[in-house]
Amino acid sequence: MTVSEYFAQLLKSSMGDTVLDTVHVLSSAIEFKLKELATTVVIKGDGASSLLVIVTIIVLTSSALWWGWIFLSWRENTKIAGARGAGALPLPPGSFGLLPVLGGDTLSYLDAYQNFNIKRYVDQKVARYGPIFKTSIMGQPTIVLDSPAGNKLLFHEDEKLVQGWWPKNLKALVNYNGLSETNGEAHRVFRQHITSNFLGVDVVHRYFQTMERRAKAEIEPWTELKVGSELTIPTVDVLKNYSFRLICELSISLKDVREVEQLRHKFDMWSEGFMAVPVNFPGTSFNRALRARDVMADEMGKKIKQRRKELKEGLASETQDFLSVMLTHPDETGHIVEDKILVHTLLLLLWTASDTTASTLAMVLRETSRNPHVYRELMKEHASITRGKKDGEMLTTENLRSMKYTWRVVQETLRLYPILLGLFREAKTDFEYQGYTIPKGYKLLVTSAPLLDPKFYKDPKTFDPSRFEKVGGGAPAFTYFPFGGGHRMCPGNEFAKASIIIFVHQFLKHFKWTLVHPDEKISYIVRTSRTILN
Ligand code: HEM
Repeated sequence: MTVSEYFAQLLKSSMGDTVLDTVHVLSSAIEFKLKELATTVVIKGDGASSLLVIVTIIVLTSSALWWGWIFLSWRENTKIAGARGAGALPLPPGSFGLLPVLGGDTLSYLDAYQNFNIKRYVDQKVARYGPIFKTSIMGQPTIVLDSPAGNKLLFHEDEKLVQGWWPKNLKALVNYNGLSETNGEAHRVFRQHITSNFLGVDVVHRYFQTMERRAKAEIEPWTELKVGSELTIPTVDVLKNYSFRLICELSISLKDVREVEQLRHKFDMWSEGFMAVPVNFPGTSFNRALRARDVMADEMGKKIKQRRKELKEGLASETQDFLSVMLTHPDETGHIVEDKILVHTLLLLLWTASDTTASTLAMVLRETSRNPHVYRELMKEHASITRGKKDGEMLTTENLRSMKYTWRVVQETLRLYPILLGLFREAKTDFEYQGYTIPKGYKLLVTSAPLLDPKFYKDPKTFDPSRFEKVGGGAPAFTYFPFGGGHRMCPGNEFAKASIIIFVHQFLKHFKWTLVHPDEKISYIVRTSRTILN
C-alpha cells in the first residue's frame, strides 16, 4: 500500500465511509479484532475418519490507533527532545526523520506492523544503527530496545525507570481513571485486588464449567447435521461470539443473547475509535466511539446501582460475577472500588478479554489444520480425556492440567502470532542505558522481532509446539513475552489459557477441518463482529 493510499484509508475510516472494515487497537493494554475465518467442517461421528473442513481466512489485527498521537503530541515531543543537559551521554543513534511532525517513522512502522514484517523493519534499522536506536513513531520520540535486554529493562525495573503509557486518543476514549491509566502503588493495589478476586490462578477454576458450557453453546448448533456432512461455518464469528459472550456472562451476568449483541454493537463502535484519527466532530468514527463509550458507561453505571440493590435485598450473590465481587470485597486498603473506576474496569475487561482470545484461537485452528502431526497429537491428548468421561460430563481442573500438548500449541501460536507486535513504555526519569541517555518522557519500545530470530529459535518460521517442552521455547529468558511482563503483565493470562484450551477441546471433539486458503497472508487488520444468534 502506498503512503497516500494509507492516508486515504485512514481518513475514510475516520469519516465513517463504510468500506473500511477495520477496527483496531493497540496499546500497552491491548486489544484488536479479526477479519474473517469461515470454516467448512465435516461433522464427526462414529467411524468418521478423514474429513475435510475448510477454514477461510484468519486474520489478526492490530495497530493504527496511534495516528492521533502524531497530531496531539508533537509539541510535547519537541519539548522533550531539547531537554538534555550538557555533559550527558549521547542519545542512541538513529533519526527522528525529516518530517517528525508527520510521525517520522510512523508509516514504515505501521506498514511493517500491519503486514507482519516487524522483524524486517527492526533488522533494517539495526543494520544501520545498531541494536538500540532512536526514531519517531506516532509523533513520539521513541527508543527501540534490543531483546532480551530491553525486555528485561521494561519488565523488571518497570516501576523505577519506566512506566505504562497510553496514547492521548486512547486515554480520551477510556476517560476513566482505572487500572489502565494508573501507575505505581495505586496500580499495584487495584491489580492485586482484581487478580486475587477474579483473574488469579486460584479463582479462574470457578469458571471452567461456564467456559465449557459457552463453548458447547457456540459449537453444538453447527453439529446438528448428519454425521459426515460438510458445512461451512463462519469461524471467526463463532470465536468472537464465544469470547465476548463469555466475558459478558462472567463479568456482569449478562446472558441474554440479544442484550449481549446490543452491547456488542456499541462495543464495536467504541473499538473502531481506537484506530480512527482523533477528530471529535459529529460524523467521525472518533466521535461515534466517544458517544458509544458514554452510552456503555451509562449502562454499566445503571447495572452497578441495580446490582447494589439486588445484593442488599439478597437477590444476587456476592460471588456471582466480577461486578458482585467488586461491590462486596474491599481491596487491601479496606476500600470498595469507586463506581467510576468500576465502570472503566468493566469496559476494560470487555476490551481485553474478547478479541485477544478469539484471535489466538483462530490462529490455533489455522496452524493445527496446516500441521497434520499437530492435529494428531492434539487428538491423542483430547481423545484420552473424552474416553474417560460419561456423556455430558464436564471437564475437571485435572483434565485441563493434563492438556499439556494443547498448551504448547497455544504457546507456539503466540510465538508466531503474538497479540502485540510491540510494547510501549515511557521513561519516568532521565537515565543511562548501555552507554546512552534515555531522556524522561521518551517512549521505549520492545518488539516481537526476536520471536522469529534464528539466534533464539531453530527454524523460527516452523510451527513446532515441541519447543515448549522447554521453558520459553528454549530461548533465553525475556525473549518470549506473549502476555507482557513485570507490573503490567496481562492479569488475564490464566483466564485466557483456560478459555482457549476448553474451546479447542470442544472443537476437536466435533470437527475436523482444513483451510480454504492454506497460504492466506496474515495481516493485522480487522472488521467488526457479525452476529450469530444461536
Ligand atoms: C491470548 C490472550 C491474551 C493475550 C495474548 C494478552 C496479552 C496481553 C498483553 C501483552 C498485555 C500488556 C502487558 C504489558 O503492558 O506489559 C495485556 C494486558 C492486559 N490484559 Fe491481557 N491478554 C490476553 C487475554 C486477556 C484476558 C482474557 C483478560 C481478562 C479476562 C486480559 C486482561 C488484561 C488486562 C486487564 C490488561 C491490563 C493490565 C495492566 O495494565 O496492568 N487479557 N494482555
